Parts: sequence; C-alpha cells; structure tokens
Amino acid sequence: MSLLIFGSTGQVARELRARAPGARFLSRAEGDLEDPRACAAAIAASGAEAVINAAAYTAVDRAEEEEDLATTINAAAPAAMAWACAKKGIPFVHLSTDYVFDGTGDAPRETDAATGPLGAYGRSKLLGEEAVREAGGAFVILRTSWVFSAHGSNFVKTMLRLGAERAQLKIVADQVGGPTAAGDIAGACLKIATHLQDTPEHRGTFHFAGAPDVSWADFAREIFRQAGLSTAVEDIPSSAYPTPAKRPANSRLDCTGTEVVFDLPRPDWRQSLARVLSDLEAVKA
Ligand SMILES: NC(=O)C1=CN([C@@H]2O[C@H](COP(=O)(O)OP(=O)(O)OC[C@H]3O[C@@H](n4cnc5c(N)ncnc54)[C@H](OP(=O)(O)O)[C@@H]3O)[C@@H](O)[C@H]2O)C=CC1
Ligand SMILES: Cc1cn([C@H]2C[C@H](O)[C@@H](COP(=O)(O)OP(=O)(O)O[C@H]3O[C@@H](C)C(=O)[C@@H](O)[C@H]3O)O2)c(=O)[nH]c1=O
Ligand SMILES: [Mg+2]
Repeated sequence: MSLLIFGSTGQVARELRARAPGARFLSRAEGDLEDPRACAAAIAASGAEAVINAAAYTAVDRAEEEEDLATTINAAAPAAMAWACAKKGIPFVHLSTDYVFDGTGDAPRETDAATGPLGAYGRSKLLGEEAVREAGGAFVILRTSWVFSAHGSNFVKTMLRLGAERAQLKIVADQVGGPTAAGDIAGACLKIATHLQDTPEHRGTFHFAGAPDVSWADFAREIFRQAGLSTAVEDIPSSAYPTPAKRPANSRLDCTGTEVVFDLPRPDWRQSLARVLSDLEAVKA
C-alpha cells in the first residue's frame, strides 16, 4: 500500500517511520498544516492509496493564547485532507483526543458520547473531528490519550527529568485516563488504513487507549518504579496544580469498538513503557 503521512518528527510520526519505512512522510516544510489548501493539493498530486494525519498542534496550555492557529492546524487542515481523500476514494486515518470530552463522571466514554471540551486545544480537535466526518469517505477518527514515547515531549520524559533532580514530586491524582504508547498508536493506524482499503464501510469514530486506566500520579509511580528511581509521588488535587487550560478529570475511553472491528485490543501501557525506557537507555548508552 502506498501511504502518505502528514508529520515526520512528532511522537506518532516517528513510530510510523519505524514501522512503515516505505511510506512518504511530509515534514512541516513539505506539508504545512497552516496551509490547508496545500495539504489537499499534496494529496491530490500524490499516488497515495491511503493517508494518515500524524501532525497536530498539541501544546495544550499555549493553545489558550493561540486558538486561531490551533484551529487552522487541528481543524481546517484535517478538513482539507479529508475532502481530498474522499475525492480520491482513499482511506484517511486521523487522530483525536480524550480532551474533546468534559471529563465528568467516572464511566468510560463511548465513541458517540456527548463532547464538551474544556479548553482551546480540545475545541480545535473537536472541530477537526466534525469536519472530517462531514467530508465523508473512508475515514477513521481514532481518539487516543496520554501519548508517550522515547521521542518528543511527553509526561514520561518530563517525569524522568524531574525525578532525576528531585526526591519528591506532587502529581495530580484526580485525573484518570489511559496512557498510550506512540508505537502502539502507529501500529493501530497502519492496521486501520489497510483494513479500510478492503472495508470502507467500517468508517467512523473509534477509541484506542492503553490499559489499565490510572491517575497521572499512579502513572508517575510506575514510571519511577520501572526506571529504578526512588522519587516519591505525593497525590494532589488538580486545584493544587493550576494550569492555563483545564484538563478533564475523567479521560477513560471505552475502546470496545476498536477491538471488535479492527482486532485492536487495548495495549497494556506498562509493557509499552518498559520498551520506551529501554529505548531511552539505548540512546544514553
Ligand atoms: N500527545 C498526546 O498526548 C496526545 C496526542 N493526541 C493526538 O495524536 C496525534 C499525534 O500527536 P503526537 O505525535 O503526540 O504529536 P507531537 O506533538 O509529538 O507532534 C506533532 C507533530 O505535528 C507537527 N506539526 C505541528 N504543526 C504543524 C504544521 N503547521 N504543519 C505541519 N506539521 C506540524 C509537528 O512538527 P514539528 O516537529 O515541525 O513541530 C510534529 O511533527 C495528534 O493528532 C494529537 O492531537 C491525542 C491524544 C494525546
Ligand atoms: C509536570 C507535572 C505535571 N502534573 C500534571 C499536569 C497535568 O494534569 C498532568 C499531565 O501533564 P502534561 O502537561 O503532560 O499533560 P497534557 O499536555 O495536558 O497531556 C495531554 O496532551 C494532549 C496533547 C492530549 O491530547 C491529552 O491526551 C494529554 O496527553 O500532570 C503534575 O501534577 N505535576 C507535575 O509536576
Ligand atoms: Mg503536553
């Protein structure tokens, strides 16, 4: 399958590069999401048989100050990509986030549950979802959460950095979700793109997150345990860790449909974390 992928340096894009070396990856210079028409033109001019969008504006707090830019990148560009794919009749796999939800309650969110983003990043991603659905075609919107990998910026790398400097860290314990390795997401995107070629009627919105669900504080504890760091984690409420953008308290995603339709069960993030930590060790060595 000839694949065109937007993004080349992000967490998921890098893992796609490792798993689909024959695909064409568009860096920011070759496919700038600030220019949605250029993204559509790149697809139209390509011989691609499927497109994956692994690029996005992901700075949750900064988005509060740059909502227009976030909306161009996270909504207008994916909209243009989705229309271009629908016109060509090829699958389009797009990633979205738990932050489209308001985080109330403690039940896992089903894919058709009401959305209600708490901040600009979530709003921009929700607008992207709506536009991709409107374009029709063989699209999958794959919502994931709490992405980590050996590359880029993520909670695991932040904890390793802070944990090496500090004996104790205060981490929010009232936000719960599924940490998800970028490598597992990349594998899922490739499987879904292939599946959609044969079965375009399986289009729609799906959830894919690592299991089990945990709080950020418990995620941090497992990071320190596996990394052999003695850093102590103190549970704190979100109110004790003020941020420009509010985060959802309940980020649990019901991933049943993804397992049934695509044979993609929730990966155990603790096993994926072990792989990421050994990748980081290998880089250091
Ligand atoms: N990170 C997370 O925790 C989560 C992410 N997601 C979603 O998963 C997807 C992948 O996220 P992730 O891999 O973590 O993202 P990263 O933040 O690691 O990478 C984002 C990528 O997007 C690229 N990008 C940003 N702006 C533009 C632009 N204007 N034109 C072209 N490329 C651009 C960046 O390029 P450059 O290096 O040049 O800046 C980078 O390659 C996104 O859709 C995100 O919303 C969902 C849930 C959680
Ligand atoms: C560094 C630090 C963070 N925290 C909290 C803040 C926050 O609630 C939580 C995670 O912090 P982060 O900044 O890594 O989280 P954040 O950037 O909001 O992560 C989100 O990114 C976007 C792109 C998504 O789509 C989401 O799924 C999610 O992964 O940890 C502490 O409580 N103590 C600390 O020392
Ligand atoms: Mg972040």
